[in-house]
Amino acid sequence: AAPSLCCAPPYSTLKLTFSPPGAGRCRLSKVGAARRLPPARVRVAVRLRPFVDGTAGADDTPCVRGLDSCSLEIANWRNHQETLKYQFDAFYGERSSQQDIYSGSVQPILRHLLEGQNVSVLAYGPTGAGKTHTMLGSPEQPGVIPRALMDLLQLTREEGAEGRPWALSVTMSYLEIYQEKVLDLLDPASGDLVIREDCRGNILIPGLTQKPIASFADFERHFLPASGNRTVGATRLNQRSSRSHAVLLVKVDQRERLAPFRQREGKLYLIDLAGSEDNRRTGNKGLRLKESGAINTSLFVLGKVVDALHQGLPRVPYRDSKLTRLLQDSLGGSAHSILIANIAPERCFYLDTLSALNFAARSKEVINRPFTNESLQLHVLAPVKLSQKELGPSEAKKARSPEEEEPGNPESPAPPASASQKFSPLQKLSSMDPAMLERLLSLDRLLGSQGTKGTPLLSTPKRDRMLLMKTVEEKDLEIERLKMKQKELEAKVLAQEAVDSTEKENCSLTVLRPFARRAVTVAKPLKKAVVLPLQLIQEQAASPNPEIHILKKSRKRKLEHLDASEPNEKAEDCWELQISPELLAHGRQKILELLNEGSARDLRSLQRIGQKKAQLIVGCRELHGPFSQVEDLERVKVMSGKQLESFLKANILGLAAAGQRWGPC
Ligand SMILES: Nc1ncnc2c1ncn2[C@@H]1O[C@H](COP(=O)(O)OP(=O)(O)OP(=O)(O)O)[C@@H](O)[C@H]1O
Repeated sequence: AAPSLCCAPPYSTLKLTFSPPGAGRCRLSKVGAARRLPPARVRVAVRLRPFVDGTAGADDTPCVRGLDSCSLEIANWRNHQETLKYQFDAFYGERSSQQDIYSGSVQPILRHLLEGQNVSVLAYGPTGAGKTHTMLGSPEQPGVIPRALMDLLQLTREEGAEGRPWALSVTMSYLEIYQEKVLDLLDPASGDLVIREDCRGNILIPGLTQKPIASFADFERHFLPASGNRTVGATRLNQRSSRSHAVLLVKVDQRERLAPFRQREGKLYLIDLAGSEDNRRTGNKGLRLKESGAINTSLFVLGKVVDALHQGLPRVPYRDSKLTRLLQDSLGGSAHSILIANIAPERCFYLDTLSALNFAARSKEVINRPFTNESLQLHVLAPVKLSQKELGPSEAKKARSPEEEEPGNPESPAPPASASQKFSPLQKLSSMDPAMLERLLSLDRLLGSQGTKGTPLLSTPKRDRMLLMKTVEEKDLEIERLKMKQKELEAKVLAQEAVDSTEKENCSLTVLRPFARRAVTVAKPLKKAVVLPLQLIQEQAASPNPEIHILKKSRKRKLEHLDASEPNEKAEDCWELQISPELLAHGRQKILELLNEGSARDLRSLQRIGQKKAQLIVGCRELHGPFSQVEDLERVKVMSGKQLESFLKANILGLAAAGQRWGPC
């Protein structure tokens, strides 16, 4: 029989300090909207493990020493007369208990889950430093995972009780990242799973098993056997060393029982990272060495991600490893995160300890942007009654109004989407909202378990489905790429045609007219800054409106020989960029206004500004206050001087070309 995770008494005394029901609930937001909250720094706690059996030499003294509840010092290997001091959000010494860590650093942020926000707890540190002990613990000393689950389940029972405004349900998923493969620990037969990102930047793993849990006993029933599936092995430094990163994902779903029937989802990630390993000391060979390589590589990328966030670099290499892709939410993302850096006291761990402390110190500077993940139930917005025949008996039961649903029943599946989103077996899975896809897959599983035949596509074996999805995803990317290329080529051809015909016909407007007509139809719904096709710009240059002189035809002298005695000069017609100074100033002013007042979404309407740059700009603005001039973008390293130049060119041209819509300065 699987051992129990915890003994009951310590839990009965645990109590969370959640806000009263209803307090902190946010106002109604539009469907799928996410309410932004103030930035939250990643919190960092350091835990020093005691000497464990056999690790202490006779005269071994710890190489690290706690100074107070937040700081510690470690010997400086460069100068033995000195020590290096570090300050964190919390420091837990050798004598600290599991309860100290949990109540001091984890329990306080759990409350955000019921506000529809994400929470992440990560255990980091060298191999054998106590990460698994901190996260999982033992039946005598339960760690963060059992404590958090015990509290959370109790709280959701209370908050979701009959008569309360919200119905709550909790599900769990458990996975490991082993040698760059995402493996479902609740369904080990399913192969490597794909990590995806939805349109709101949420990280999802379609096909990952989700088990509803209503009690701690439910949790143990799924978690204990799944933990047995985790890859562990013996190394010289740890008899049961984790060979993978383990991620427990607990989702708290809330549905409002009365109108406007809002829904919220809070995700809790509890992550036990594999430890960095010095293979000279672990004595790893063969498979262990290969595992160690994968662990060290992903931790190296994790370090690069933290450095990029720390330095505010425009590119954060989340995609360079599965671990960082999954942690995108937790580091620099939308979660309230706490990193628990575990360190060991032995001198032989000195360099690992120093590197873990340096990593922890850099992580402290990472700013996350939590938001409330709230939406309206789709069938409430578009109440379309589907016939019994269309739905089938089990789905028809699920299509009842929210009041009719059994509250708090975790087995009760998600409501069906509106008729417009009804699933067709021919619909492309990749084009579907991943959250919806996830629901469909669980619905399919449910139908399967009831003996009902699912839709043909979803009934295919999971492995084939994942393969199919991968192929479809690749094809979609290819199509996107080709479409972009086609657009680029079309724009080039149009521009070239316009220039050619202009030269031929000496700028005759009769020739330009057909192009201009075409251009106007393309540029019809202009609201934002855009670069218009060249011919429209030329037409505007020829227009009598004095405000919009962008491209001007001039006779330019071109020196063919630099021989001063007999300069053979050749005059030729050239198009050159001439933006009136007022227009230039106006354009800059417009861009500056957008930089200072626009949301990340607004900023993305500017040329050369993608999602990451937009977020960076908003972040810089919040940190340093408003920009005084556009050039500040270079100063705060959002873009290089060269990038700034092309950014200005593209946007001022676009804004100028769309000038008629702004009206004169
Ligand atoms: N705070 C602590 N008090 C008592 N024992 C501890 C403590 N922390 C760790 N240990 C013990 O130290 C040993 C190694 O700990 P653990 O397996 O948690 O390390 P780890 O960091 O998860 O290692 P790996 O990365 O190799 O998996 C275990 O026997 C564990 O019980």
